[in-house]
Amino acid sequence: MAPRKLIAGNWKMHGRASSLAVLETLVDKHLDPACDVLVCPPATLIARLAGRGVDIGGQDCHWEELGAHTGDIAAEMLADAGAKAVILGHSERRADHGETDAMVARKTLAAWRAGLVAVVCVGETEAERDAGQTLASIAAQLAGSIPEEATAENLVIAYEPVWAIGTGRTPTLAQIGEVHDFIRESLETRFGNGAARGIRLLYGGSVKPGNAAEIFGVDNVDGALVGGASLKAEDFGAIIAAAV
Ligand SMILES: O=C(CO)COP(=O)(O)O
Repeated sequence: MAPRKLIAGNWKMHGRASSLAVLETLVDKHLDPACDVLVCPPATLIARLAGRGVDIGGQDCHWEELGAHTGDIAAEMLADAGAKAVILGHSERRADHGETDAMVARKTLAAWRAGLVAVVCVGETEAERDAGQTLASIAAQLAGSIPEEATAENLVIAYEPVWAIGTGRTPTLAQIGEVHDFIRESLETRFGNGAARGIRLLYGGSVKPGNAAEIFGVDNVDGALVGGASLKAEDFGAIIAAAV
């Protein structure tokens, strides 16, 4: 049986003024019992938005529980603020902050230590796709970023082609399917069928109300990680509706 769909919103560094209104509209009008929803605002908004009817997540954490790490935030701190999950290894973190697969693996262990679901992001660059290296790149990121203790409950994987993020460009449905099938097979080889079948595989990169339904129709796509379109309750709600 396919896992329950999960629609996750990554607000990135947005949402200061509008955050509460967007969340309230989302909760009042757009949730559906058939679909899990997660909203990941900037860390400063987690406490304000948690406990209002939809799960809240962070966008990054440090791997240590405490210490001399100026500007960082521990997984336990996200949990204290009310987070249930955390996005890790987003390509913007990998690019802006030099995060490596090994660092993402340590952060993933930290998330689990704090009782959070880890939403681990992988995805090829445009140069890798043009060079025919897409699956090799995904394989390396999966091997390096995901610790052995992964289960269907503690891990979600988001496939986000770097070149599709914020660009309005998306892979073909066949290309999405190829990568999602590959991720599922890799997980089955590594973790056995039981865990691997339950780990949700989200597609991310220019998901909009207009393309969500066809993307959700692809095998092994268990939902979406949505950037820009998650900032408007109506658009995010339309994507949720497309999933159910
Ligand atoms: O990076 C993303 C989600 O994490 C995708 O962003 P967009 O939906 O804005 O392309």
